[in-house]
Amino acid sequence: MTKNGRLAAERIMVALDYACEEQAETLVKSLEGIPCYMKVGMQLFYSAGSAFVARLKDKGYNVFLDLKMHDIPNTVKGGAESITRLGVDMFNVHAAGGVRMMEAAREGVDKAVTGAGQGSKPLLIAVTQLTSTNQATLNDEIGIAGSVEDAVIRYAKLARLAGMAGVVASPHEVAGIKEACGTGFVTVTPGIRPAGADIGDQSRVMTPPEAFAQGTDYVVIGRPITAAPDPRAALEAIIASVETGC
Ligand SMILES: O=C(O)c1cc(=O)[nH]c(=O)n1[C@@H]1O[C@H](COP(=O)(O)O)[C@@H](O)[C@H]1O
Repeated sequence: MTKNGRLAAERIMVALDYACEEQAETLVKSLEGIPCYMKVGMQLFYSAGSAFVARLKDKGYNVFLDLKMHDIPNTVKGGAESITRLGVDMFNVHAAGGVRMMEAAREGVDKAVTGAGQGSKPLLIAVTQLTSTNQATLNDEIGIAGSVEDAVIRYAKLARLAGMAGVVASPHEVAGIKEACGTGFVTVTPGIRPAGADIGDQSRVMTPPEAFAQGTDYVVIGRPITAAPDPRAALEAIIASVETGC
């Protein structure tokens, strides 16, 4: 159990970043029986499409569709409506698209759920600053002044204002987000690396137990599981580390 009493596995989102559905199916099969959340990102969705999402739902998984929409409000509204009709449990937009764009995403969700047949609303969340972004990139390339944490919290406040259920950020910013936006504002945190694991292209990283100790609601973990020689053993070790807190 994690701090708020929910099973650790249910709060771990496995990033199925694969080139094709066969590879993703093999991974899903190897994790059978573990009630983790499944995250489908752009690489898999653009190749396998909505049929793969439907199969995950048929198997009973919670699904986070990570397509990070960032476009004009009308286009995002339409995209959100279509995504909601897929029956996913969570999806995201970029907070950098602004309040009006995020509100439009919400309108798209509402339109889909008030239409024929669709049941529950997906959690709509906004990406703040990508966990691959470091201080120098933020200031010198992207051109946003100030600390990464300030930039993340500014986006989180905009997301809350726009009626988002929460944000994607690194675990380093979770405490500040919860303080600024309330404990019920959901945090989804990638940039997770078990101790000693290769950081790769991530910048703002923490171990799974450290991330949960910060009060995060969900962690997103890809390569430490998918690139492991035995992905099931890797996920089980992560779950055990969260349950024991070390
Ligand atoms: O929205 C996301 O899921 C996301 C946001 C972010 O800021 N950073 C980030 O890494 N992600 C996703 O989280 C996953 C992290 O994968 P690994 O670095 O392999 O653990 C990838 O699927 C990313 O697309």
